[in-house]
Amino acid sequence: MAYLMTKEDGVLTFTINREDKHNAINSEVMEGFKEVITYVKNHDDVRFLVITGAGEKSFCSGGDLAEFHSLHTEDEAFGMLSKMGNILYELATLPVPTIALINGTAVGGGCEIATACDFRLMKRGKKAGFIQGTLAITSGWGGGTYLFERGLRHDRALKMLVDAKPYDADLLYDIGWAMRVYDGTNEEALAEFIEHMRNIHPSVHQAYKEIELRKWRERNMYGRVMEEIRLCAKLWEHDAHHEAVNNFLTKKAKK
Ligand SMILES: CC[C@H](C(=O)O)C(=O)SCCNC(=O)CCNC(=O)[C@H](O)C(C)(C)COP(=O)(O)OP(=O)(O)OC[C@H]1O[C@@H](n2cnc3c(N)ncnc32)[C@H](O)[C@@H]1OP(=O)(O)O
Repeated sequence: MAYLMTKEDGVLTFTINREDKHNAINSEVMEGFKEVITYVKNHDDVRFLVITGAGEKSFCSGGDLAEFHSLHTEDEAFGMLSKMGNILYELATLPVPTIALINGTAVGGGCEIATACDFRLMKRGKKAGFIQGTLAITSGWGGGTYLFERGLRHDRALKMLVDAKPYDADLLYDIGWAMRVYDGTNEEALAEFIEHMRNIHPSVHQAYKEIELRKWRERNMYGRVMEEIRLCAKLWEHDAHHEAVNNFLTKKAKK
């Protein structure tokens, strides 16, 4: 399976399970995200939703370049991008706390998924970055819009996007993107992080989160996410993007 779902003591964990492809997101994983989001909406006993990656190398390397390389036109790209954009909007607006447990490299759409979560816990020594710019596109799943909403100083958020390179965990903590940098196991870091929140009734979490979600609705957050996705789809169609992806895929083929 390209994804795993496990639940223990109120914590639902969704693991992107494509370690050989650095946990790249393909259509099957997208369906898995839909499944886990639907599960949270239909089960009151889910206190926390955790997103993580299989293995120790990668959290998620973004969209599957091999699968999505066949998309050429703006409209073809918008079809895929908006599918994952809708999934991330549903993730970002869930009433339960969402935690990105960043076990490894989070690049491209992987960084967008982490940014769509409420909290980001990151293993020391790992990196994350919006590397879409190296492919001559912008974030295409809404991650740029969420980043500007996460309270980072504007200059730090914009630099993270336009640098288009992975930042180390300690720098991401310093600029306010990562909330914790941990040394022990993923499980230990998660347990420590939710220890006290567990004692608070879930209705309190939901009420506080609603304060933010109400603001997003009033400010047409969904419309802004779709505009971001349209911008990416327009760039997707350009030769510069297709050449960059081709270079990545042919370079791997020559390995
Ligand atoms: C779709 C749009 C979306 C958006 O934001 O809207 C995006 O996510 S755009 C960005 C897409 N992602 C990337 O450009 C990242 C590509 N991957 C890498 O930069 C590297 O693989 C990295 C840094 C994750 C790991 O580098 P490392 O040298 O350690 O490993 P390899 O590059 O040799 O990769 C091993 C193996 O995994 C395959 N792989 C890695 N990432 C992807 C991916 N995103 N899609 C498909 N396949 C991926 C790579 O091809 C190698 O496969 P192999 O069969 O072993 O040659």
